[in-house]
Amino acid sequence: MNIEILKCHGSNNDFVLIDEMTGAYSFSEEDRVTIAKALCNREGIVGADGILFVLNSDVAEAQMRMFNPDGSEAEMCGNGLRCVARYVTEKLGKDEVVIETPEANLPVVKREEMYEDIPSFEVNIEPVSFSADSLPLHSPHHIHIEQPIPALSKDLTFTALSVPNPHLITVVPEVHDENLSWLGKVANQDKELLPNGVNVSYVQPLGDQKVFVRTYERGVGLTNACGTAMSASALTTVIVEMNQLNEEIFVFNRGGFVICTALKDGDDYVIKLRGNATYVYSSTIQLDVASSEIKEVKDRTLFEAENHAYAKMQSYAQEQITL
Ligand SMILES: N[C@@H](CCC[C@H](N)C(=O)O)C(=O)O
Repeated sequence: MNIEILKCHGSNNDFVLIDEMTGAYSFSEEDRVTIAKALCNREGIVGADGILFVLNSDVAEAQMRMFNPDGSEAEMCGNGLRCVARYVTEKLGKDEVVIETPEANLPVVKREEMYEDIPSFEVNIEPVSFSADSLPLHSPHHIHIEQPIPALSKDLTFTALSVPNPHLITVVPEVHDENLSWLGKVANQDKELLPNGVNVSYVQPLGDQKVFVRTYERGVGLTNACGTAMSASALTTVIVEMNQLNEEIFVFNRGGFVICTALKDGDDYVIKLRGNATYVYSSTIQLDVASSEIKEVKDRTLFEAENHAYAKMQSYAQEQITL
């Protein structure tokens, strides 16, 4: 089958966006899994951290379904939602819309550029729950904040929350990739502890409402950035490091930076996640679903100017981390 794709990213967490609203596709659930595995494969022609299927919705302007490279579907994807926000707002000629996701209908809005020539969007990350059952995490604590998990580490403490995909957050003085990668693998293998798997993040406070976040993503591995993890990390620092609610937290990552603001609405937390939504290229691919082989890539159109603008923003972000 021929599929039109849009390669895009948020903080260099990269996705293949497929528009099922206008494309005359009739994907089965199996097809979506096959497409995710084939197109995300880094050794293949495309390669990505996930697939964003954009569909019609009965309750919102559009629906987003996000699949990981291993074919699993996630409850939410923060960096991906900003890309979908840009795609749908531009398509409908609006500045704000609501996107249906598996667990919530989320408002998304176009914002002032966060850096020169960077299309920027803000999305709501919710519902948020600190109940261990919401991940689920098998823990002696109903609310698992800054508590050890002996099966994962002798020294570290973890905060568990769902936003609504599952996260374990650990505040550390320094981020060590190898150690995080090991932890992420072990946490995702232990189905008694975490039956649905988990995204695991290290958060390094940088002072002045700034943090650096590195994430081992469920269904992927280490990525440049994970939007829901950065949101969950920002909220965790509000609780653990005594950062302020309602104040912007600058979250730096390997692919750039985002701005998160944790709010409280009654008893519920909501996180506002603001960041880039960058188009890399559009193209048409021919996928043989039976063999999962990508046969052809044609009509590749590069979004050169915005990729150039993003490279500048990324250099700025890397300087901030090393200062
Ligand atoms: N990269 C995403 C999250 C994608 C889903 C995640 N791997 C999961 O399985 O929960 C983001 O930006 O939030």
